[in-house]
Amino acid sequence: MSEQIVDKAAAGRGARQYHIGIAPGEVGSVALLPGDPFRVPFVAEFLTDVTEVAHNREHRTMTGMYRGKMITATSTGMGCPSTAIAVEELARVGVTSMIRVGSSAALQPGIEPGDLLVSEGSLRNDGTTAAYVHPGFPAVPDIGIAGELRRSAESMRQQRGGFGVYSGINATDDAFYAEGPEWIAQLTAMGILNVEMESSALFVVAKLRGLRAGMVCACSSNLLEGVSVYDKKDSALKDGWMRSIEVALDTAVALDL
Ligand SMILES: O=P(O)(O)O[C@H]1O[C@H](CO)[C@@H](O)[C@H]1O
Ligand SMILES: O=c1cc[nH]c(=O)[nH]1
Repeated sequence: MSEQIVDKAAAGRGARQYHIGIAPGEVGSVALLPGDPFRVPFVAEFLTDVTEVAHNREHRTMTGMYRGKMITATSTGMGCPSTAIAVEELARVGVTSMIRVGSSAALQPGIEPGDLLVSEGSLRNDGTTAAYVHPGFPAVPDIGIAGELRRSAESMRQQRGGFGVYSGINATDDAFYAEGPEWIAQLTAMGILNVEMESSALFVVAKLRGLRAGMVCACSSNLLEGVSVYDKKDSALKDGWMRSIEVALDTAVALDL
């Protein structure tokens, strides 16, 4: 093979990363990953000593302290391609655990906007992970993180009430507007709990790189019951985002990630 072909696994190591704009040492060992850069400051609301480290393309990063632990928040953007890039580059600058705090549509009855959804694994309906692994390779979270996210969410529900907590297998889709009624019905019949667009890349790349990963989402809508909350002023979704962030932060502290 020509020696001029770039080896991307080796390129850029130890340097400021091309997409996320972060250099080694500028972040902590655990990162929360919302999709939307405008939700990174929501994580910062829980932190002290907040610094904005970088904002390049869809990847905005802030750090701060939560109960004695340094926490990083980096947005992935929408979909698996930019998520895989964020996970690869965050790993290169020293992050070893990542928790996605997203929004996701419910696919089973009774789940309402603002409820919390903890992932036990993702159905890989995306192209990015197909470029990394065999079609049968599972996209699964770290079992310890998934269990602690569930425990922490349940404890919050018991203390505060007003929202539900669910865990199960979610789908990860590439194409938001290709989620037609037939596909939604198929996913529901398979027992899939919810659908979003990033976790399969997070879980697969994390597994390949020796990282720990998990996901807790706020329900944004119920595709089975015609319930939709896409107006960001709606407080149910915002409340769900804030709960998911707090649950992820408590998990990071409990497991000393
Ligand atoms: O709110 P975030 O975390 O971006 O998550 C969901 O919202 C976007 C689609 O509206 C996709 O990124 C999907 O996964
Ligand atoms: O993939 C997704 C994510 C959120 N909401 C949806 O309707 N679909």
